[in-house]
Amino acid sequence: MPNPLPWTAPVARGPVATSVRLPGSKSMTARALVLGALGAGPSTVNRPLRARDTELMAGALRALGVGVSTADDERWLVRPAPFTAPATVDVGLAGTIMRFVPPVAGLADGPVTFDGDPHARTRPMGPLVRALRDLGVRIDASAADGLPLTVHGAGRVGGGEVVIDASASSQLVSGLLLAAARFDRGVTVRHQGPPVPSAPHLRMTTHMLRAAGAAVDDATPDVWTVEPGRLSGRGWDIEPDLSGAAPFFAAALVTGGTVTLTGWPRSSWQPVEKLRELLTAFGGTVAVGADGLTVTGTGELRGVEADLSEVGELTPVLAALAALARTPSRFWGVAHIRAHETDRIAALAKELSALGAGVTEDHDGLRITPRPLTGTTFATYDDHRMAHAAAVVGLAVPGVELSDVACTSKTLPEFPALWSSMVADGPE
Ligand SMILES: O=C(O)C1=C[C@@H](OP(=O)(O)O)[C@@H](O)[C@H](O)C1
Ligand SMILES: C=C(OP(=O)(O)O)C(=O)O
Repeated sequence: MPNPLPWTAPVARGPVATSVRLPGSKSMTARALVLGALGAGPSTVNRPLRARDTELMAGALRALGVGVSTADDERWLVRPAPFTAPATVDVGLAGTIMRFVPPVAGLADGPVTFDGDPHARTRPMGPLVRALRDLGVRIDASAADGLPLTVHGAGRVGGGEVVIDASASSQLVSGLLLAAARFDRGVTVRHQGPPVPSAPHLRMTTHMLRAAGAAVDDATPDVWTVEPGRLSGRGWDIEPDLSGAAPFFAAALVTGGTVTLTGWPRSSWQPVEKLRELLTAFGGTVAVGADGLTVTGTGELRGVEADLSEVGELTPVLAALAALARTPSRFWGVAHIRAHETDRIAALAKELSALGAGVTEDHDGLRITPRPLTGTTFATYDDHRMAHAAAVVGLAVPGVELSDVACTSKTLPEFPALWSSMVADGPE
């Protein structure tokens, strides 16, 4: 974990007006690395995200014997090789590593041990561990079936049909699907339980599997089949990270400015329509043009009522906007974000209340009533998106002191520098 770095959020002196070039999507980079490792030939990952989560993912695959070269910022290379063990994998605090790599480790030729940051040990793993056991993988785990755990790879995984409750995280399903083309019988995953969150991330998984040559059937709700088969090596063009862009877009809304995310593709595997819907509801304008994805604000924010189950990871930034709006907001459908980097519902309720906002915590969301805010310490709980939320509030409220901004290195190490230069570039 990076050493904590306290940071005072800069106040905007007027409307921000900036073009920002952000690194690639965390979720796409993680999938491209895993699919590259499982492929029949070499792959390239173009414009990847270089951040703690993706460097640890590269390290995890290297530990399993895969050749991963990350020397070139613009182009990482993945050279598949037989998965070797014994190995030790540090997952950090990355859900993508703890859910995507154990199924791959089942294909290794011996024990692979997984552990991570202290909070990683509390994140839900049980449904994945039990599903992998049902598919023929031997796993030693703690009583709660969480980290630390050891996957005893046997060089092959039988696969077949499995039932899972994936209401705690879509990544539990994505992890099984990503590796399944290499299982003897592939996999059919049936979800049973409360709804699976983050549907766009599941679609990203099936899109990328198909792009790698897998036969995938996701026509029946809550059932996914991946046929056994060969995955091809290929070049992956990674889109700019939309969730990482969210705080910058929020800055346009808060200050009545304009932020353009450059390099935005014509068609995307990230939930841009959902983000457009939400930012528009807050009072912003979202346009895709030749120069990128542009968000413009008026400086006046309306409260929003929304089901955020598809985009739970955006909740912290949207809650920050809600605290600065003219009218109350309500968000629901995100019980699962209590098991993200921290309990985000409890953390947002506590920190926004400390600034003066009226916040009611529901089991699956938040109700936020705007009130005059006063700057004070804002704890970030090792959570990059809590830091983003604090920075957004700090644009309008002097004296918001983040307990730590170094946690943003999980997905965007450049965050403090990019944020400060966006604010400094504003009017004198
Ligand atoms: O598959 C992925 O890349 C992700 C899926 C989502 O997880 P949950 O379904 O656990 O929210 C998302 O929040 C996370 O940041 C990334
Ligand atoms: C939930 C998140 O991350 P993870 O991939 O660790 O689950 C996130 O980035 O908001």
